[in-house]
Amino acid sequence: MRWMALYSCVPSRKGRGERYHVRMSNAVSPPILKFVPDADTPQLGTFAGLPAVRVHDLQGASAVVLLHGAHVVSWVDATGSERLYLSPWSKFQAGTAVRGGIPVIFPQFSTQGPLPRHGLARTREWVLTQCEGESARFTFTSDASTLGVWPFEFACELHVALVSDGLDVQLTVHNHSAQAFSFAAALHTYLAIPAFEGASLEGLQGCAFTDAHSTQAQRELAPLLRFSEPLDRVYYDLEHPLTLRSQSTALDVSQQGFVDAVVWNPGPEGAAQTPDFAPDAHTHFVCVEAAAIGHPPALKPGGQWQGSQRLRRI
Ligand SMILES: O=P(O)(O)OC[C@H]1O[C@H](O)[C@H](O)[C@@H](O)[C@@H]1O
Repeated sequence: MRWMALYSCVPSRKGRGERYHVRMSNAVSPPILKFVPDADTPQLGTFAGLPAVRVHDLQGASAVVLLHGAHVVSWVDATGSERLYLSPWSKFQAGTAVRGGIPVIFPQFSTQGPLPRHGLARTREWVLTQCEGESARFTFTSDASTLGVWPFEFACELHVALVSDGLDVQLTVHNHSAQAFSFAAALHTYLAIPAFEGASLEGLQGCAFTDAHSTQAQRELAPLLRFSEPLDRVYYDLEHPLTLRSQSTALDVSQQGFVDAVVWNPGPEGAAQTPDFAPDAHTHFVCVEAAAIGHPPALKPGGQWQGSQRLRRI
């Protein structure tokens, strides 16, 4: 199909997103990021100048996914509320990670290996392979540029689907190599919160965790995690779904295949030091990431692995 070929192209660096690349200190309000549909195929279009797909359902929910990174940049629930945080100061350009939404992390988490931070998937162009009303599917396949830095042939698929009161995102990894490989992966979801004060995450009590600010393995004792200070933790072997609450909103965050979860908030200093965040960005989101880090999945030749995260409004 014409548009599938079209959207597998590397987008131009001269997209409209260029104007978001620097913080405009005199800006009265942040730039508005929205999906601009194509005239002839309204499910397809652009977002911040990059090729994008919009899925929607009969209840009024919608999601927008860039082909760049198969990056979900928006999920509006059936009440019309945006549930993902996307930084208005994010860059939207080839080879660069988008700040916010749902970055796909593969095959390396953070700096835990020789690859670029958080691996290869979030900065590459994916191909749209299916787009039907409430869901869309994307693939990212090894090529000369990935083989140059990670010597395995693979295919990743991302399936993004609106479901009753929620959003499902499923990552599938196929090993197309003649050798086995293992990898780390995560759906690095930035969940929007109406208020930082009083926000809480429930469901981690009893889990072992490591904290980026400490070398000791620890165990979570608190029934509710609060966000009064910077937080950067990997929780291992989750046993329960999580619930994020802020003011009158609540979201169930559940996962399958992914057994770990990363919880991250950069705090005021972290936000101020990160050029693609507004200085108060840390008050607008909490990252709750479905992750496979502690026991990196190992795939034999021909093998496949699946992990998913479901966000459900409650
Ligand atoms: O700035 P990025 O590469 O997008 O990473 C953002 C964050 O991702 C994860 O949550 C890591 O645990 C953090 O240490 C990291 O700061």
